[in-house]
Amino acid sequence: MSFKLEPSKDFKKPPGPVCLIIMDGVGIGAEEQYNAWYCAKTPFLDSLRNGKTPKGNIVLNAVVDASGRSVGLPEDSDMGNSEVGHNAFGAGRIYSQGAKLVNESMDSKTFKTGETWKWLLENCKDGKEGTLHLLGLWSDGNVHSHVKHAYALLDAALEEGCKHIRFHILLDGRDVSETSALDYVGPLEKHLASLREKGVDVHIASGGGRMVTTMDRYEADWRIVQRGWLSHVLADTETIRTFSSASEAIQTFRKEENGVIDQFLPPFIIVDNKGSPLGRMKDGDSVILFNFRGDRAIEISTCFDAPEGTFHHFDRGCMPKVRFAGMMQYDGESKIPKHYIVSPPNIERTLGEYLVHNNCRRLSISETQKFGHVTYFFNGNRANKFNEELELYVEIPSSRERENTRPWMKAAEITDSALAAIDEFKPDFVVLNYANGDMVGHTGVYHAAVIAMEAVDVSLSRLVNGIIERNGIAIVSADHGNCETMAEVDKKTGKPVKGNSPEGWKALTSHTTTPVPVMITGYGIEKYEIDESVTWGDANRKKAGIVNVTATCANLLGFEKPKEWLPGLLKPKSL
Ligand SMILES: O=C(O)[C@H](O)COP(=O)(O)O
Ligand SMILES: [Mn+2]
Ligand SMILES: [Mn+2]
Repeated sequence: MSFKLEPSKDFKKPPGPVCLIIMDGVGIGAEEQYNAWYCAKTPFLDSLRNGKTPKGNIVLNAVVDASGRSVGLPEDSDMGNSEVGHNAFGAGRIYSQGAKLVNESMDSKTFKTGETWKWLLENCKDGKEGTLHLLGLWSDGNVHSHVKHAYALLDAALEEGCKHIRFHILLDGRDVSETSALDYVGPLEKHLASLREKGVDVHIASGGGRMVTTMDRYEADWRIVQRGWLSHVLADTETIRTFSSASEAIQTFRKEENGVIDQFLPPFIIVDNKGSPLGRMKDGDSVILFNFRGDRAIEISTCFDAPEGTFHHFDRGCMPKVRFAGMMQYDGESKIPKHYIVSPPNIERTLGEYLVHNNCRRLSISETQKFGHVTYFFNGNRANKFNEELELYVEIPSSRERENTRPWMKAAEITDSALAAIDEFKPDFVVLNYANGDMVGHTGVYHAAVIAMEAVDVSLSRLVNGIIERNGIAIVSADHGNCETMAEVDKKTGKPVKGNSPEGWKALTSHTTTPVPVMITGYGIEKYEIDESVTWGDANRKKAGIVNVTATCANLLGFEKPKEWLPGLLKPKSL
């Protein structure tokens, strides 16, 4: 199938670039005190929403879905996330995502017939001495993982006669309620105790809060992964604190650091009554990383897979010879990891790939925390460029400090570099991500989230005005909701649930199912209007989705959309 795009009959390419600006984690929520966008002073965004920039340029507005089935998740109650959101923006059509594919494989047990499962169990099944280690994010957030998948793997291992099993659990509080770790750990401890009574040697062996243990992304801070390695693999009790159970670790840390939330709980190792670790990995063991999402799984997978002499991020110490597999292959192009249990969605024919085949230049730019979102996720989970000459990928290093202490993050620097790169590199298309709404939203700190939105507003006004001055078009949107809902909300009353935040509510650190804006302004926009008949494919909801933005970008670049994509949001203005 050719990648040549037909010239559009209805749309004309502007002289300047077409820029997709993604405000990460900014939905259109209720007009309530817990909505950081609503309560922030954002005059520029307000003007966009009201249909005219402060300089009088027309803005076309739509509100679109960014969660549930509209982005390939199993249920409409599933909140959106960056992976599925940026996949949708990049691919122009809906793929069954990791969460759904793994559900299907676990429910039907088809994974048990695969080569990887057999290979992993060779040393562990039928009462053999090898231990099976299950490592991953211990919650039902369904963004990176789901506990039900780990339970399915446990059941399957028991059916095969595995006698030695260890859990290495990363505590969440970011995709689920901020202090809910015990809600997930308690039932696991109980279940494992009942299995031990039946003679299975099964324990939780290590763990830690996900933002300080194991789940780094885009090489923002390898020390996070090293802490995980010391806890789960080497069980280094000289550097990592020991406890007799995971719930004891969680309770102790909470007592010691008043107000600590789960994602930041320090790493821990579980030891027996003689102080010996229960789950140090050894030669002949097998390890499954049961997270299905790639960004925060790639580094730890590399630690297991990289041959000696090729790994330089930290000293892996006396590394045991284990068999390692991921729940999925997280990067199909670089083959990370080598072994995996469920095949990932094969996302192809993305906007990025079409652009290079049609001789369009592209700039992708963000700060470290979201850099892979506008490259790896946007390209359908492949990190490398399609074409060295036609693509420029710019990463502004993120601070390693917690985002609530610097809610402006790198928005200003991203804006400076984007405008400079537009002038120098002369891209036809730009995809840019402002991380603030999402990363600060995840901290649960409301007043910082308000400032985050104000920082985005200041940068947006500079960037969008800069794009208009350069005769380009700006499409301002978001990948999912987050900071518009900073409190847990009582579904019946619509009011915040009371809690310990300074505002008196229970902070919400996770994403939401809230719809997101699409605001389009710039060169020649007055010739177009929103096509209200466009949907992402669900006849009942009759709503468009972020997945319809891809064809919108292609149209504005002067192309007909490729057949396999869903339609764009715009049509020529009727006279
Ligand atoms: O990984 C994270 O930080 C959260 O689980 C999800 O956030 P993101 O989907 O916006 O990256
Ligand atoms: Mn996001
Ligand atoms: Mn997020």
